[in-house]
Amino acid sequence: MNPLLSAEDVSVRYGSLTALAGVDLSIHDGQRHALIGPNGAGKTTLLNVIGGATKPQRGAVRFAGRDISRLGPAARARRGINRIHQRPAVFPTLTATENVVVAALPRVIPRRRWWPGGRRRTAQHRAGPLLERMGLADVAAVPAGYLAHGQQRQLEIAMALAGSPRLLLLDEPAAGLSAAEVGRLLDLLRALPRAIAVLLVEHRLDLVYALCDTVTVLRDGQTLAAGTPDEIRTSPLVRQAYADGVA
Ligand SMILES: Nc1ncnc2c1ncn2[C@@H]1O[C@H](COP(=O)(O)OP(=O)(O)OP(=O)(O)O)[C@@H](O)[C@H]1O
Repeated sequence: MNPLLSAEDVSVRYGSLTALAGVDLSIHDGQRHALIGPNGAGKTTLLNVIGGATKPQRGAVRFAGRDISRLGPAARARRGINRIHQRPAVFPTLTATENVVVAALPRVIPRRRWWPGGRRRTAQHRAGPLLERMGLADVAAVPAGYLAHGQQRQLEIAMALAGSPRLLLLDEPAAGLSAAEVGRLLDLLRALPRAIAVLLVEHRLDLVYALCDTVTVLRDGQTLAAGTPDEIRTSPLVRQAYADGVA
């Protein structure tokens, strides 16, 4: 079976620093795939390459059978790659509902057209169930800036889902969350439809092992290991990499 996404031979340099050196990564439909590794291993850089924010010096990205290497983040989002960032990127003065409506618009409006009322209503109808799914129905009318950090995370996931993703890129979603909030996040991520594949960058290995079926370990811009959570958890190579340097 062809993968939903493949990043092939990806290399990124920042001046003399090599962030990624010929990395390959494949993600299949519905897969929950984690990218872990010590600080500075290249995880966020690879997420940026897949999302279109960083152009690699070498390599290609294919998605759903097409070469998307030349597309920017917005064009990739329209094709079904949506992303949540290390810091929640919500509009603080808009309500939770309005945030989701804004996020849904690129999917319900043809490119470069003003949005007529019918399309706006379509976006609004999508917002309610998404907020409910993310446990935010009670705060739908609250400006996002007033929500707790964990709720802003949940809102950002609702916004990403509003784009009808086939692949969701999650960059350290547990960062800054309390243990109770991480538990809630895990429940919400586990309940995502199987039609959505997930690529998760995360330092919280408890979350990674509880959610993901495949784990890739990066170190110094290269793939150190890939396998099931059990294989990775017991790998001496991976233990050594973490002993050598992780947050
Ligand atoms: N825009 C940039 N300019 C210069 N160097 C960068 C840039 N972005 C990343 N780097 C460097 O590239 C390397 C890989 O960074 P990256 O953020 O991808 O690692 P990471 O595995 O996500 O780390 P962390 O777990 O700490 O977030 C690091 O040495 C980092 O300092």
